[in-house]
Amino acid sequence: MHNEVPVYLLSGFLGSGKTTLLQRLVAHWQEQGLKPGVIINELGDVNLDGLLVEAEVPTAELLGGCICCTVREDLAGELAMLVERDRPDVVVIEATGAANPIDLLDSATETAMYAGIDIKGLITVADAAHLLELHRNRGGRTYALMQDQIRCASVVVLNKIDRVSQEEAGELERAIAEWNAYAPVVRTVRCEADFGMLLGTAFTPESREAGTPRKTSAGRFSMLGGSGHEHVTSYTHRFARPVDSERFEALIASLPREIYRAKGLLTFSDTASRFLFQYAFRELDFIKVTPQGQLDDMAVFIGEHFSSADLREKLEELETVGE
Ligand SMILES: Nc1nc2c(ncn2[C@@H]2O[C@H](COP(=O)(O)OP(=O)(O)OP(=O)(O)O)[C@@H](O)[C@H]2O)c(=O)[nH]1
Repeated sequence: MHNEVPVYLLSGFLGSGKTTLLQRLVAHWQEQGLKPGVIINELGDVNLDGLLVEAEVPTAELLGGCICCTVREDLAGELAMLVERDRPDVVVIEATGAANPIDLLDSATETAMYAGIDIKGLITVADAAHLLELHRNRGGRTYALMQDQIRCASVVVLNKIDRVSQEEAGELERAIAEWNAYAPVVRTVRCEADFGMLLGTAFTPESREAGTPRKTSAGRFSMLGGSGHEHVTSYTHRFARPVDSERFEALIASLPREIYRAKGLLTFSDTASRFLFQYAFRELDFIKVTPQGQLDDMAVFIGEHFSSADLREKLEELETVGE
């Protein structure tokens, strides 16, 4: 008998911890002897998150656009193909952080009609520190998008709890309960959680209902139905030569607030290995990587209305130092 393949959707704002969770989920299923399949959607045209998933895990990539608009049909096709070709026991789809979860759910549900899959849940990851700052300032489209992502969730992972106090975490949980009364909230550091519980929170009619627009306590209507991320822009830079690591760190530290997410693959002139760098809400991380195949040094910067010309100039300056 051909059973339906369970599918989990991962949403959450840029840099909240989706890839971190995806890696943990893959490891969890592998420990149980299951074969997971992965679909990764990135705004840029290089799949950096894919570098963090083991080579033997069947992976499909949707690059250069966001699931909820430009690559919507591709998602249905990729998902159907992954299920048919690799016969995974379970699939997880990581959306870009700018995705509108309603559209994501829509297109996955469409696929479910013909591809033998069963949408089990939508897990939304939230960066506690970032959400707290936006919640206290009560405004902005990023805040509205985060609220939408939480409203649609069947479970909310309140991640980076190490960056807020107990009281602040409580304040966030109360806000989340107002936006979505049905989804359990799981506090995590680096998305470490009881995955039995997390994955057990399948959709119920109530939790789907919670995804429909309703008035928020702030008296505003959410922007569900719109393409929620028109304001998000990105700039991709390809490096012509290795750059100095300290100067690169200094450049990242001086980024304007409008740039809230950056990641890339770099060779430094003063170190031996190549690095994947991650910058999310003012924190910078480096991970040593050995990419398979030919991948050039590049960095993608994501934010709202920032000047890519200024940024390009600064990055090019880095490349000329020492010439
Ligand atoms: N301090 C702290 N950092 C974390 C935690 N979880 C993840 N990070 C870091 O946050 C950064 C972003 O994590 P990712 O898992 O790549 O986030 P993402 O949501 O996949 O990002 P996008 O692909 O841009 O949407 C990385 O540098 C992580 O190491 C946490 O609990 N605490």
